[in-house]
Amino acid sequence: MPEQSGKVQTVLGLIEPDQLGRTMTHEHLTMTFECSHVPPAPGDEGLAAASIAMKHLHWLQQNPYSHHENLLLNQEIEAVKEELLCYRKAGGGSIVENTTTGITRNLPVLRQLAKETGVHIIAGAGYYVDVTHSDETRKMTVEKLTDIIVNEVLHGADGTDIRCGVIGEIGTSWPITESEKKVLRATAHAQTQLGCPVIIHPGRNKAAPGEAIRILQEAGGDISKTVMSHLDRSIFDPRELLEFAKMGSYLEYDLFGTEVLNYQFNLDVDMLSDSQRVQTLAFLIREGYEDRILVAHDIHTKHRLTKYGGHGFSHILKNIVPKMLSRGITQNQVDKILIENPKQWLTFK
Ligand SMILES: CC(=O)NCCS(=O)(=O)O
Repeated sequence: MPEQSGKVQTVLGLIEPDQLGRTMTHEHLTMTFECSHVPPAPGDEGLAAASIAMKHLHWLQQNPYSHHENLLLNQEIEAVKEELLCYRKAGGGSIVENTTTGITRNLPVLRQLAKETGVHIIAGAGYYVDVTHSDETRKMTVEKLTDIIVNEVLHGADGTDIRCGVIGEIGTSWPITESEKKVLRATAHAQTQLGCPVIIHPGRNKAAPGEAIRILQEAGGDISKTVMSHLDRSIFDPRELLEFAKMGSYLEYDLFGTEVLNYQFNLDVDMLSDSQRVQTLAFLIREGYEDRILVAHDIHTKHRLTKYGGHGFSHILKNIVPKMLSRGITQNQVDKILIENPKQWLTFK
């Protein structure tokens, strides 16, 4: 039985699950997102090239992926540190940092931030979406990928002794590519060996979450210990959502704070607003899924930091929790979503 059994693994070492406190299960503290750059609309080239400024803020909020500098969250370590101190003051305890290979994971920075702020940080093992896979990664067998992921959890990643406490976010596109399928199978095999938590980034299609779970399941993964991210831009029809929920993964609404007219990555999608996210949580609770819900902001660009007029890492604690309570979600249910469910997920078997 690995030493992690019954514990949570942070970048500073193992902790007791009760030490976690309120936990955002899907954030990024340092990463790059150039792989997802969207060319600006004709006529917007000037805005896309300008420095970030108040007078451009609305444009940036609506077109975050068309501004190159905005995609470099790794340049904001000091601002992120300030945000984490505010998060602690607002009652936050822990953050799962989902940056995996392909989007510039930086484990020494995560360790430094954990030391300087007192926030428990849990790092992610594995690989992001296919466009970020190296030729070397693409050629690897499932066995080799499994060994690498297991090593990142048991011994440390990226040449450091800093150990990851979850596998993911494991990136998938739509349709899921062959290289991504291998990584999903390796994830399931590593999870079987380690009894660890897993988190998946689905492709941008309503069929994507179900397909990723099926691949994991067929490879022996433990779906009850797996989180499906980004449901707030993936499945909108209530019946389809309940069909997906029956598959047994955690259901994560992790784009709180994102309010956009057009979802740049898929113009067919009408992204949920925060009010609609809260309504969806209330619906899932009524349907009996309160033990399966997780929430976060998935901050992955500069403009969502308070330094740039964004909502920051404390938005859920400061604004969404009161809204949840005002819409009939009980304090006990809020505590389940913020404390108990993350604890169950993050504790190694
Ligand atoms: C970093 C990351 O993968 N964020 C998700 C953005 S998306 O719009 O939900 O795909």
